[in-house]
Parts: sequence; C-alpha cells; structure tokens
Amino acid sequence: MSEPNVIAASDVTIEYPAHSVSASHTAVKGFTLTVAPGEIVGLVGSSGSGKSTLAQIISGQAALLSGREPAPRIVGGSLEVLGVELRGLRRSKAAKLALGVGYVPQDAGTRLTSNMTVAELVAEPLLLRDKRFDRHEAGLRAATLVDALLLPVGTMVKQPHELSSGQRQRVAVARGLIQQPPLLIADEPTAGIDVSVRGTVVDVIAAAQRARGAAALIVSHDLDALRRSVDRVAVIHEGVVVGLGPIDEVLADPHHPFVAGLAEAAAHPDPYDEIDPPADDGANDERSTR
Ligand SMILES: Nc1ncnc2c1ncn2[C@@H]1O[C@H](COP(=O)(O)OP(=O)(O)OP(=O)(O)O)[C@@H](O)[C@H]1O
Repeated sequence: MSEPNVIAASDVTIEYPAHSVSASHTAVKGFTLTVAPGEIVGLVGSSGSGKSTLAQIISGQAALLSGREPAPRIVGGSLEVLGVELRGLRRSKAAKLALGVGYVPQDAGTRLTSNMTVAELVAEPLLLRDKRFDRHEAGLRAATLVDALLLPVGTMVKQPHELSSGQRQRVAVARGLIQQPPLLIADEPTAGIDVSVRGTVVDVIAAAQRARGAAALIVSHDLDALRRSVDRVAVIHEGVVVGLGPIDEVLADPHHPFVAGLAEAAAHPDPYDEIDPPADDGANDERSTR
C-alpha cells in the first residue's frame, strides 16, 4: 500500500479576517494539491499571489498565531498535512504539527539571533527540541549543511552581522534542514542569494529531503532556481491555481495567460531582465577546503 500524502489540499480557500479598518480578504481560492512522501514541489507565482499565505497555513504557523494577530485561516475546502486536518485546527494541535513540519519563513535570514555563531544557530533547532541531543553530532550535521550550501568553512565561527544577506539566508535554510523534517516548507529560500548559487540551494534542499523519503514545498517566484530539482510546480495567480504539474508540461500547455507569460519568459530569457537586484552574497568567496 502506498504511503499517505504529506499534503492533501482540496479546493482550499483562505482568507484574512477583518481587523481594525480592513475588511476580510480572500488570499487563496480553490487551491488543490497533493504532495507524496519524497516529493519536491515548487509553488510559483507573482508577488501577492498567495504563496506566503499558503506557506504559513500548510506549515501550521498560521494556526499557532491565531488569536494573537490577524492570521490567515481556511474558510473553504480541506487541507490535511501529515494526516492532520488543518481547517479549524486548535493552537495546541498546531504546536504538535509544527514539530513535524520544518518551516523556513520568508526573510528568515534577517531573523537570526545576532549574538550567536553560525555553528550555534544551525545546531540550535536540534537542541531546542531535545536538550540531550548529542552536541558533537549536532555540530557535525551543522558543518555538513554549511558546506553543502557552499558557505566558506570560516562561516561556522562568524555571527550574522559578519555575513552578507545571502549568506545569512543560507544559514536559515541550514537551520530548517537540520531537523530532518518529514515535510519542509521553505518560503523564498533563495531570496537575496546570488543568482549563481540559487539553483544549488534548491538542489541541497531537494537532495536532503529526497534522501530520507521526506518532502518539500519550495515557494519561489524564480522558476529557474526550481527547474533542476522539483518534481512538479503549482502556479498561482491572484489567489487561484492556474497551473499544476511537472514544469515542462505546465509550460508546454499553458491554460492561463500568466502561465503563458512564464513559458514565454522561460523560452526567451532576457539576460538583462533580472527580477532581483544583484545580491552581495559572497557567493564567490574563496573556500578554505575541498
Ligand atoms: N496580514 C494580512 N492581512 C490582509 N491581507 C493580507 C495580509 N497579508 C497578505 N495579505 C494579502 O493576501 C494576498 C496574498 O499575499 P501573500 O503575501 O501570501 O502573497 P505572496 O505570493 O507570498 O507575495 P510575495 O511574493 O510578495 O511575498 C495579497 O493580496 C496580500 O495583500
């Protein structure tokens, strides 16, 4: 018998509730997606299309926030993550779910604790979950990830303020991966990272998860960064799913003008049409080993 899907979303609608002067706002409409164990899926769309909202909902983080600040909530359809129905999920159950789902939030690199070294920051999630976790093993895992993400060896003893923004973002990705979660949700993990390293970052996430039969949902507006590593993409536009399947199939047969635009851009890449400003990522820093 095949293992159950780690994500089973059926016709999910998500809204932000009304608060102070703002009316309620539907951020995602009719989102349907299944992700199998070991599958790597990209979630693509333009700014404001609903990607981060979905990442917050699927990771269980929105349910953890509910009641504290205007958090998005599921108002239609059903969404099971690791076998737990998230529609109407209570905060206590969300906390349990969050233990099984790794989450790298948008701009995670900017949220690193400033007075810790990279070695401490990357190992921290393991030690927070289990105070008795072997520190030597945690250190080894941290160093392996830092190396795989092409950060210079000397990075381990540095603090966030000594790193470029792209390097900090890679440290945040390493923090997400070190817990070896059955499902990792990474929201724009390549943001601020030099274009020459973005594909590698997605490769590392995909390889680490696949090697353990674990899954990942990687949010990105950068189809190129996803191309090598994901099994399928879900394309959303203004809150609606407008393309779903293997990248090449979605682009070859676009059913929506937004997907047709993506296909056109993929077929005729303009080398001067960089969406993101160039990142000072230290991507080409000399590495002291290898
Ligand atoms: N706290 C909030 N309250 C109300 N509406 C919100 C809130 N946060 C986001 N939205 C709206 O929900 C929609 C989806 O936003 P979301 O941030 O999920 O998009 P996104 O695709 O992740 O965009 P980006 O790529 O810019 O991060 C947008 O219309 C946005 O304005």
